[in-house]
Amino acid sequence: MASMEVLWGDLLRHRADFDKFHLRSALADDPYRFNRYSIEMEGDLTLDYSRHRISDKTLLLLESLFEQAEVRGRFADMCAGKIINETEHRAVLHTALRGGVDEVSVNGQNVTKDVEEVKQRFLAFASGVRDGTIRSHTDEAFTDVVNVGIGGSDLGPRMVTQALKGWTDGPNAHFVSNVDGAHLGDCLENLNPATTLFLVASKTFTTQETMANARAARNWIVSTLGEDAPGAHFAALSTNADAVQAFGISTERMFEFWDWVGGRYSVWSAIGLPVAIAIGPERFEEFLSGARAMDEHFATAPFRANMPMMMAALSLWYRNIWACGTQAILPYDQRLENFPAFLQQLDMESNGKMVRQNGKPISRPASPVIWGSAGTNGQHAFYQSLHQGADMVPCDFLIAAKPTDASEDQHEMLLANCLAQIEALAFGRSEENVRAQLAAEGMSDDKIDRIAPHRTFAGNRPTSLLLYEQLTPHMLGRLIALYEHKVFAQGVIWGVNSFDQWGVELGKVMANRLLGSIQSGEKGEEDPAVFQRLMSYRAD
Ligand SMILES: O=P(O)(O)OC[C@H]1O[C@](O)(CO)[C@@H](O)[C@@H]1O
Repeated sequence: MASMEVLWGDLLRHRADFDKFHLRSALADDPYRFNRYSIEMEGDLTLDYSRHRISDKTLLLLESLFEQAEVRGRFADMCAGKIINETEHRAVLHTALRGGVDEVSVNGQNVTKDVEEVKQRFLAFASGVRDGTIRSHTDEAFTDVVNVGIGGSDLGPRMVTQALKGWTDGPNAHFVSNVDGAHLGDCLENLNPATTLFLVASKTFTTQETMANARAARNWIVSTLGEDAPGAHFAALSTNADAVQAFGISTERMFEFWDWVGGRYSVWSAIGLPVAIAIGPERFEEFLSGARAMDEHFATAPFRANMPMMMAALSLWYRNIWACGTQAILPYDQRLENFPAFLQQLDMESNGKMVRQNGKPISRPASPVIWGSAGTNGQHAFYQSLHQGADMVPCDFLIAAKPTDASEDQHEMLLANCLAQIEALAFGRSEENVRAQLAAEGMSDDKIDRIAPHRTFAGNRPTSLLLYEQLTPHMLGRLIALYEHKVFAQGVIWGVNSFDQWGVELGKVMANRLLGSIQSGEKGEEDPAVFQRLMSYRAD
């Protein structure tokens, strides 16, 4: 088989085959394009990738790339607990958290058994909070649960809790992440300390933002309910038992996870406790089972029927062959409004790297910038640029056929807008068509000459559509795991370690040094020139 570099060369040359390609004719000329370029899973989830600048040859070349990089074998290594996170010398086993897998051990630790034990503990805790048997210091049922965490200890549970609002019947869930004290302050403004439970979520239990917010939350409880109260009002989700105890949370109130769970892959672990409290243990199990179904699909489906592989392949095609620097995530679902932010961390913290696992530079750029927002809001903000801007931005549209509990007629409008956008992006509007319409409206030739270029849409802009029946816990589990595996497959092709994040360390170290300077008011040698100006503003 051809080497990776030869395949990349073939793909680059193949791009010239699209010099005269337009999605308008590709879709119009081939009534079977949707059938050929779509994948269905479990009868209720479809990936429609017919609106892409691709042909069968593109897919053949991309498939060879996946085979050459041994994506499937690397995934098997990951699921078997091999040390694939080499820079941190760790296994990567978020797949084991979904349950239903063969026994896995890491360094003599029976992972499957430990996962099940902790899950039973945190689900029992979730039930107790929900049914009021776990009570506050004042012997009341909890009405509000505040998750204090950041990054993976916030984005996942926050996004999932909001996405599954239609399935929520527990206490109110709140999420505080920012070290800006306004975040916690605004959250606590309308809460009653006597009925508020805090979950301090931090893999390391040393993260500056989380620990500052956790201390402030404890002070709030102590100042209103007394020194003895925090024990009943706090629980911890962490890998660091010593730090949890030092903070004053007992081990019975600590739900552990392990170093082989990356922060951005941790919503399936005890980090999912706020989700389990919101939707209940049974639905949480359905959420896990969705992810497990996607794991099996990724491991077994052939390339052309494999959703994560196809999404990864398309993303590589645009990033590396068409030099698209960004990709947009556009869920037509208000409750998925935090999905783009969640995927930003998943993709950019995993693959936003320029060095391969072996320490050598990557020969082509890896993770694009991931961005987006919920439709239809985005239509009235940045879609102008998606349609007529200079840059081509491949987009993922997501939509449910049936709403969870929104009104049916408004959901029909949502569906119509979503389908209209993918059609408009693909087809565009030719100058000829614009001129004909303006002439029919009675516009003078002079004016048509001036106006027509502005009203012409080039089209030929690529989109994927993820169409699903309804956003159930099982469906959301599948969607998240779909993107996890997409990111994994891309990381394998680029040869990066998708599971470390050294790039965030330097800023943390510098912030700690600067905190000392800001507190003392004395500029250190390495502090920025603007420091004195900052201090003068603070003095006024
Ligand atoms: O859960 P922790 O240890 O508080 O870390 C929070 C986040 O910080 C990071 O390490 C990056 O700053 C993320 O990877 C992680 O999800």
